[in-house]
Amino acid sequence: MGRNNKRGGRRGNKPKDDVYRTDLVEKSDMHNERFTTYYQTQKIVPEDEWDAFMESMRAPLPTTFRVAGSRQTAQSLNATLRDKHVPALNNVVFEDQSIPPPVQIPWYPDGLAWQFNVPKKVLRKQPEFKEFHSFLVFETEVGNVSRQEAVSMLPPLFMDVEPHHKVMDMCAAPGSKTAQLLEALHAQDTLTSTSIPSGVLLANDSDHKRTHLLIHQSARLPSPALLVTNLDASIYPQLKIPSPNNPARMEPLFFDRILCDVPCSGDGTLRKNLGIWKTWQPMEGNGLHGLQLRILQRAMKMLAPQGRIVYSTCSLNPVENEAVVAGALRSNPDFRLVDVSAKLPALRWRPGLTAWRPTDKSLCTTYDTYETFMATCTQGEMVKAKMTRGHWPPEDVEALELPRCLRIYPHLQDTGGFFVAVLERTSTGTTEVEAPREKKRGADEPAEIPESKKPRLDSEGVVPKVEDAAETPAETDAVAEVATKNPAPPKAGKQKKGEGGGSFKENPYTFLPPDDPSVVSCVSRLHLTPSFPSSNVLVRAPAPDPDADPDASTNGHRNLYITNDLVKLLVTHNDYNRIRLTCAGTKVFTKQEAGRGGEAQFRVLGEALPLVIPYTDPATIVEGDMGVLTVLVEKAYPLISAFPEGPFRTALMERETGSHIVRFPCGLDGVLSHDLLLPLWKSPSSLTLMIDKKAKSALSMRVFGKDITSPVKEKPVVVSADAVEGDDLDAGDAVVKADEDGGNDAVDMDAGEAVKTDAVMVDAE
Ligand SMILES: C[S@@+](CC[C@H](N)C(=O)[O-])C[C@H]1O[C@@H](n2cnc3c(N)ncnc32)[C@H](O)[C@@H]1O
Repeated sequence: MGRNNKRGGRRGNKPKDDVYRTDLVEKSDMHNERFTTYYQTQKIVPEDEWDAFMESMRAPLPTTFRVAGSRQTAQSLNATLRDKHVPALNNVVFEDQSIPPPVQIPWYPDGLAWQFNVPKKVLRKQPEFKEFHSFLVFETEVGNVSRQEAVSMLPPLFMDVEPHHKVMDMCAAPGSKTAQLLEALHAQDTLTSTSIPSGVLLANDSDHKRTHLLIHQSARLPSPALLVTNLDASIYPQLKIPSPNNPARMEPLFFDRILCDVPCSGDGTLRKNLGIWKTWQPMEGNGLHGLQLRILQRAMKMLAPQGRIVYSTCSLNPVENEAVVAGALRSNPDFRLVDVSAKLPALRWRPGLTAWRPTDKSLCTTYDTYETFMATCTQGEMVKAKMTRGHWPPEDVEALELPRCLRIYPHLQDTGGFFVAVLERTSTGTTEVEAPREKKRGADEPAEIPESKKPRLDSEGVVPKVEDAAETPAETDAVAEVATKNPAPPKAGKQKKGEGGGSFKENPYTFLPPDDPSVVSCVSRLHLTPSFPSSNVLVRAPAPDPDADPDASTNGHRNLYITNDLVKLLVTHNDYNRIRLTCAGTKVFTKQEAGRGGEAQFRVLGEALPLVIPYTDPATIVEGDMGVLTVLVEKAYPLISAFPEGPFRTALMERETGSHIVRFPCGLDGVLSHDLLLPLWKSPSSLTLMIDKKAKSALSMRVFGKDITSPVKEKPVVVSADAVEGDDLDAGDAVVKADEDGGNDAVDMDAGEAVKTDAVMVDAE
């Protein structure tokens, strides 16, 4: 993915669909003397490959996408793509030119990633490609397809995440890799055998606005195992959890897997960020080296024995890549680079460099050694160049096995440029490590080389001694204790700094007791089984303060969230005054106003259905057939009497009003490749399929081959229970407006608009 936009980012306001940017920048403008000189000096590719490398850098980047979601739903959508859409795109000719069909990215597991390189006008005008394009747009909107650069899909593949892992994504926004990691975490958990993984994914980013993008992205796979935080990763404090053997004792949490997809200069994205051609210069990489190293070193301190870190950038610059890895390895001798050459056999890459020559802005000289640089430059030049000894290859470079790093170049497999290094902790012991002290700057502010790491000059302009960042890791800085020794649940009332439960104007995270009336009501009305984790239900509201109001109760909450056990422990046993906690777990139930005179009741959010199904009494799930599905998809608020006579209609007539679930079995009419479960809302005389219009259309396209949903935007109205039977209403008697109780997550939607198709396609058990 791209760089930190705070540091230049993707320049300009690029139009959303700006894939074919050759329309915007002439090939003749795709030159930068500094780029050529610098990278030829570094010998990043053999001399005889240089022309091919540069030619590819100037060619348009193919569009790439990944079929997302749970394993079974992804496989089934991929089969539709492979067996229906792609064959229709073979032998297409447009304006006398043969247009190649999409092809599978050879190295992506199970053939779930695709690429195509087709001009926009073909997508707009050529009938078969037009249909394929609208299929992709539909499926992307509902979250089944994720448009993602091919190389950006790589780091999560090297993480080997399992459902019980504690995983951290240190620089996570906007979240395409977080989404991949979540999918891996939600692969069937063999330990718990439930829909809820026992591990955790802590996704962090220093940019608060971008964490909300991240929450929005990850809403495609709602997860009780997700935590999102907002802090400078280089000073991330050690989180704590109660010891499993002695819950009264706190112990540090170490992660099994950490992704450091760090902010970088981003010149590997030149094929799509054409502005970089004009502005590229090596200083950006020089300036980022320190922050990148501190983030990686912090990750090393938070990693469990035998754990794994993936360090990645979309930069080609060895100063941001091998130099960072070398510095980190030298400061942590119990780490080594992992040989991952056999992991993705079809991936083509070049080994990491063992020699490179940093340069300053003038580019007149690259410097062999740090000493030459110091001897050559004036004091001013030295300060501006932002270089430390750690920018150069260390003396023991050979011992570090840097060729185990992966360099991905555009001419190898028609991708962007990328760098990946996989590091493993070899030692068995860990010591608790305290977080470096926070610098006096906003967490959002891009970090500079800390004063202590900058060259210090004496009065004569000579550098007497320069601290080597690699030898003085940030972790040795003074301590800032973060986790609470005696954890207390978040308190009620307005949060003040120091009170626990979150400052930063985030609504607090308050876990409800299992006998809370809201939880009890959910369990009984939604027929949840005793195994439902009632003690992990939280609300985004202050806990009642019995001192202030002895009768206070938490009854009356509108939205209920659930977490898994580990997320609950992390939320309740750590202090979120320094770390901004922006999301914990996922919203599962929302209160739905009933029709006139009816009582408001909880319903399961459609996207949360896969989580709730394993805890739902199977006898309460109604079976449907193709006739039922047709009515539900075609009409917005069909009367119950509009359904074909049969078991479904009889069952629904007998049911109480409120939330219900319908199952369409795998194999139904030869159409469904796995069970389809959908949320329903029953009003006195009509039913509503609680999925949004786009998700409904995508479902319709898949099941019926066309969009049969009603084109009219129907407005929900309230009608009395004695509405005339036998007539369809223009707008039914469902009231589809859910209130919010202050949950401030970015993906809150009105009831009836919240279901993504991936969430409703539930794997058959
Ligand atoms: C390359 S992008 C990450 C892309 C992301 N992993 C993805 O796949 O969608 C780098 C991210 O680092 C964040 N960032 C910059 N400085 C940071 C820091 N000190 N700590 C944590 N995140 C930081 C930026 O806000 C940016 O979102």
